[in-house]
Amino acid sequence: MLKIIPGWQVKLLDANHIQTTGISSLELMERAAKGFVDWWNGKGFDHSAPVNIFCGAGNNGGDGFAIARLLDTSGFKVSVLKCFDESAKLSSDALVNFKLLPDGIRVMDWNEFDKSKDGIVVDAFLGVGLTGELRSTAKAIIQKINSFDGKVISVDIPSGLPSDDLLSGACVRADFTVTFAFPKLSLLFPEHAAVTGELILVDIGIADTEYDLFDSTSYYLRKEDVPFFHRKFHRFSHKGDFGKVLIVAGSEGKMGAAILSCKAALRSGSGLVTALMPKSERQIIQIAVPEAMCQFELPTDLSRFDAIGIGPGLGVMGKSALLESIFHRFKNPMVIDADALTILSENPDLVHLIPKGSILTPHLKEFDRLLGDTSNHLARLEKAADFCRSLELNLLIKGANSVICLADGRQVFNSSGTPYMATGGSGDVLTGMLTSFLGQGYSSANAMFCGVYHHGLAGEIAGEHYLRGTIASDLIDAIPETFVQLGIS
Ligand SMILES: NC(=O)C1=CN([C@@H]2O[C@H](COP(=O)(O)OP(=O)(O)OC[C@H]3O[C@@H](n4cnc5c(N)ncnc54)[C@H](O)[C@@H]3O)[C@@H](O)[C@H]2O)[C@@H](O)CC1
Ligand SMILES: [K+]
Repeated sequence: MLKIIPGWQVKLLDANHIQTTGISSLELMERAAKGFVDWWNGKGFDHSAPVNIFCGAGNNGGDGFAIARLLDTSGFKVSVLKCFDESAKLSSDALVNFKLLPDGIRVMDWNEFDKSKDGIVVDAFLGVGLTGELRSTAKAIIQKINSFDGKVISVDIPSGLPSDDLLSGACVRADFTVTFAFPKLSLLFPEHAAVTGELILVDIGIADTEYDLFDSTSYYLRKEDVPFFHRKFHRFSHKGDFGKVLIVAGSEGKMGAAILSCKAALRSGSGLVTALMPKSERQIIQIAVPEAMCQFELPTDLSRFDAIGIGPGLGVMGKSALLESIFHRFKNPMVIDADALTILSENPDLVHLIPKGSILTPHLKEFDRLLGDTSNHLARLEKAADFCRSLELNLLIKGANSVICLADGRQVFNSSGTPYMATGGSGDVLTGMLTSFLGQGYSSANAMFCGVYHHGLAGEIAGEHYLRGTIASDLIDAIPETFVQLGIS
């Protein structure tokens, strides 16, 4: 996993990399620019569209000059818009790249930008070096960029956005943000989604181990990290090794949730899935998921199950006693979602009975109901950290870039997923997947890394086919393909 460090420490990260590898800071800037242009070329932008690059006087602007040169070489019609006056002192690497601009590139003042013309704007005005309140000219430049109707692509971070804090002033509204080395924390906050747009991470050759020098509890979970967290099974493995799980879900009119959880658990590799559900609804699940067994009363001995997932479609009325009995009878980590979370928020004493190491999966509203109202993501992350540490529980804050908050204090932001997953039943699928991995003997942390990443990837695969027509069942159908893509047998 990639550590997320504060923006002000980027200079230290770079300095250390330069010292240990012997490369120059200019080469690092060139790698950033190359990485940006590689992504750009992959997008297949129209070559006839003029590219207007707003460049500041710092290294963010330096990236912009280097990008301008590389895009010019690729055959794009590039203009550079200087966001500094004649008296400004450019950073040394920015100055080198400014001087390297080919003759064919038109260099203008930012206020000469004609927003009515077509094209693409690249925002290389301010990066992680932003400090304090925006100066008035900076606000005017940001306004100018935002007055443009076409595509805006921010380099490293949308100009004006503080790297680790909440946005309080003006900021470029980007369609894409191409960030370097690691995602800056603020790019992962839901309240900044409208300014960040789609987030792309470009590797500039800094090894994960180079982050060991920095203290941080925030991490980013990438595709390449996930195989490491999976258990390996061998040819003598039998269905018992793949776990026996109990899914406590469904009620009259809400059996779909139970079906989705059970199917997702099976598709994620569970050996045996039992559904605890009302007897009156048994035909629905037995027809929809013939592989699942049914149970209509809570068994006295729950120790025969390796993991339990509870909540989807369960209903709330009169169910707190059931939850309490399960907490008393089962001592291993379980997955707690949906209606079970609502029951907990209405019966806060029950929270202390939850088996240690369990996984709670609230979306933002459920989070607020359970832990109290939070006004922003930063406050939410802090609250979640306290909750997890003090109760020895794990919590997933669901949303874009869902955050895996672990009892050991780490907070891991997921990178997979798509807005097409915002559809009824998507959470029920996740509950089944997480329960499945727990049942297969994964630690709670590893079950979360794998479950959350595969769930997001399943959404991406399904979303590619069905776009906004994606439904939760499509995610289940895509689970096997997630294993293929990650090389997990
Ligand atoms: N390891 C990495 O992540 C790398 C980062 N690079 C780039 O370097 C950037 C950081 O460069 P710098 O540290 O030079 O900083 P920036 O270029 O982000 O910002 C410095 C500039 O912002 C202006 N500024 C600061 N606060 C302001 C305010 N409140 N109002 C108006 N103007 C303000 C300063 O006068 C200066 O011109 C990154 O964002 C990234 O784009 C790359 O060049 C290479 C590697
Ligand atoms: K920028």
